[in-house]
Amino acid sequence: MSPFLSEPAWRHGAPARTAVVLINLGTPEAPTPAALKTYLREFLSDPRVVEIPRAVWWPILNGVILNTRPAKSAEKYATVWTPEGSPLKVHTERQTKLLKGRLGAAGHRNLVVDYAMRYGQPSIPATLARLKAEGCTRFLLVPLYPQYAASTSATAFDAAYRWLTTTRNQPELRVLRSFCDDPGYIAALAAGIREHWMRNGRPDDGYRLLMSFHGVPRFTLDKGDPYHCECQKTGRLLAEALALRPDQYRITFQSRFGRAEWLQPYTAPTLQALAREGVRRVDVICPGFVGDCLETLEEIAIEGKSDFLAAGGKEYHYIPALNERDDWIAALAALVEAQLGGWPTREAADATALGLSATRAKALGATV
Ligand SMILES: C=CC1=C(C)c2cc3[nH]c(cc4nc(cc5[nH]c(cc1n2)c(C)c5CCC(=O)O)C(CCC(=O)O)=C4C)c(C)c3C=C
Ligand SMILES: [Fe+2]
Ligand SMILES: [Fe+2]
Repeated sequence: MSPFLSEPAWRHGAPARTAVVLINLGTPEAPTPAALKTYLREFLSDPRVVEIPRAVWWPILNGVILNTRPAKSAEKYATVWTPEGSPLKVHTERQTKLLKGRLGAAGHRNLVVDYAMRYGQPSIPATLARLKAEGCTRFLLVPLYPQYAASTSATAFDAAYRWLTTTRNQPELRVLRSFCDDPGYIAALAAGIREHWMRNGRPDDGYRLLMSFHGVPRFTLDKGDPYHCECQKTGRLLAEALALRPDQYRITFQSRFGRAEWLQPYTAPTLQALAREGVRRVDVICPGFVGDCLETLEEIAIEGKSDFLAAGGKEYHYIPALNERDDWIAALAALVEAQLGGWPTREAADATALGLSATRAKALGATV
């Protein structure tokens, strides 16, 4: 039996249709130990995420982690869960809708805009298969991770490439690898911080801006993963946009998992050290998360605050992620449009399929 799916021949020669697919990590279905166990099993079984030989990792994952972590993580998720569901999913859905609206208003009326999750639902293969069945022949994948890491962006691309191997009439595929230094993304982050300063006062000498990024194991940097460098680049550009002196901000890494060394300096001990050094106020922003989620709302906004205040700090602010900011959605739309460049417009594709001139096809209502 051929492993390749059979596909409707009637579609051959149909005009090209493009789908932009935002990709995020995924999140549990509910803040319960059972849902967390399902989610963590899939997530932590990914060899891109835990790079320990299977023979060593499987007994630890199945014998220890999946019997202890789900209950603890479920409690944390419960503190940030919303009536509409997990914040990560809520923001991803809203960002998708807003991006579609903005691209539509810019004239891309025939462009499909959707999202998929690397772990959980809607999965990457199921989403791509559905969009292909709906007539999409070109895919632009846009992971919602500004900084590339093998444990996030690469594993999302792997999932799409694996799905491609099952298709017979393969669609075209492009990926937005990372956007850590995109001027629109940096400007939206800087604008969010300036607005926060307008509401809460401007920095003085007893103040630090902490830019906290999700960590990864330290050995991944030694093996050539560009994640650390891309985080540093975002941090430097953001500081430049805000005209901050080097002593006014710090770049740190949060969410350490397991016993190995991760990228340093770690966020929580830095917060404690700053408080002990007499820094009165910290504002924390997490530029690596374009939407608020467990890692920002619980670990930074709740736990980080308690760490800083318990160590003697006086004032702590978490600056929200970009979420549905208009300038961020505009930046995302511009990133997408730049990637679509070079793919023939819908008019040109329609014209080829219909044997018409592009102008005539446009007159008949064909759009990108
Ligand atoms: C922003 C980029 C991220 C990188 C890089 C990343 C690496 C990474 N993460 C783990 C382990 C866990 N991460 C968890 C949650 C989580 N991680 C990211 C993003 C990155 N992870 C996000 C957006 C989230 C939040 C998801 C949500 O539902 O809101 C978790 C699950 C939560 C928990 O039990 O603590 C784990 C586990 C590793 C091992 C890793 C790199 C190797
Ligand atoms: Fe993570
Ligand atoms: Fe965490």
